[in-house]
Amino acid sequence: MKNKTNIVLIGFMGSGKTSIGKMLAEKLGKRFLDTDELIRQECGMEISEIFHKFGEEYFRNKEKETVERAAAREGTVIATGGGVVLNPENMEKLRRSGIIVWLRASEEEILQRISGDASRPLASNKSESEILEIYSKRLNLYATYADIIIETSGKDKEAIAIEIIKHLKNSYSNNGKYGNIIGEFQRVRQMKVKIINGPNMNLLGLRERDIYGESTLEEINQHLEKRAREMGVLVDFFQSNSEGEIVDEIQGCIGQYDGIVINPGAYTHYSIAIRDALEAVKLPVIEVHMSNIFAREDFRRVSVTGQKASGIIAGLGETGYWLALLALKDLIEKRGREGVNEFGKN
Ligand SMILES: Nc1ncnc2c1ncn2[C@@H]1O[C@H](COP(=O)(O)OP(=O)(O)O)[C@@H](O)[C@H]1O
Ligand SMILES: O=C(O)C1=C[C@@H](OP(=O)(O)O)[C@@H](O)[C@H](O)C1
Ligand SMILES: [Mg+2]
Repeated sequence: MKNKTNIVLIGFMGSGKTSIGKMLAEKLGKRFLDTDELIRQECGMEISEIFHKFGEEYFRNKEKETVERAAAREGTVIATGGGVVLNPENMEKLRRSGIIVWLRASEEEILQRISGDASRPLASNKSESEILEIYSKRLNLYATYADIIIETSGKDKEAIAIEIIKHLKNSYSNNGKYGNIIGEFQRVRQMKVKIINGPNMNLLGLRERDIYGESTLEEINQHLEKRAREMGVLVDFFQSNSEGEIVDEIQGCIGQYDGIVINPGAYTHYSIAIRDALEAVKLPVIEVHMSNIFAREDFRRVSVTGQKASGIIAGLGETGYWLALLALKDLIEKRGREGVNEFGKN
């Protein structure tokens, strides 16, 4: 089973999931995802409008799809909508992906924060007693699913974010009950890059050494791993001689890696399947060729895969891989700053 690396905030409307979740992610240097925000973006309308036009059931289906995608993330603070607990499937997925933190707020504070709030369709046209009735029906569910309960009443938002971090750290050092989630956060906080090598690259060091150099792929990867560590980047390696496997590997990068360095080997020149996969995942990609593909046979001058890369490095041998890593890191950081690295939005 995969380690739990997400922190999932649950609780009633107005308990602070969205606002405290953002702060928590910022303090941990982690990504933040709000399922309501994703639904809003995808539907191109406010949650209240979705309820009004299509009804609650439609919204709950959208919520279910969004939760599934959120739960596939790693190292993310996930703020849910107050009704996420109504569907056990949602909670099963979220539980597998992270620690569930219930932000508990008093009835008074909830009413104060959400009464008449037009953006919350289940609160906007309801009396205070009707809102509290929904709250009391759900309390049991929040309690059932919570790994950790954080009492928020009378505390300010920042203090609550700090308390969550302390709680998670303490529970790890005391009994390890939830695993080292903060440690996991630090780990996944690092940029993750997949290095993919295509056909015949497994023969490096043996084949055409005058063109490809003396190092084996394993040696190149070891050197690259060392460089990556110095740069604070986590790298995973993959090599295959088969087109389908490379396509699968590229697809598997969705939501798991921040970028790809690829040397597609001879597939460079004709694999539309690899080209389409690179396009589909919408991640930054640097293509590498050890030899100068423009100084060899005519058929090597075309790179169909390179058309979907952010950049191409050719002719610099092993050095090309770490130059690619440097360039990729820069690209990923820029994207992060522009806030476009949510899956589906790249
Ligand atoms: N502990 C708190 N103290 C003061 N205001 C808070 C606190 N938690 C949340 N709020 C405010 O209450 C409102 C609802 O918070 P929000 O984060 O949207 O909650 P949720 O996502 O759980 O519905 C926001 O205006 C937020 O700033
Ligand atoms: O409690 C609920 O059923 C809902 C809560 C809202 O999110 P917040 O809890 O962030 O307000 C939003 O998902 C939708 O309006 C339904
Ligand atoms: Mg919210």
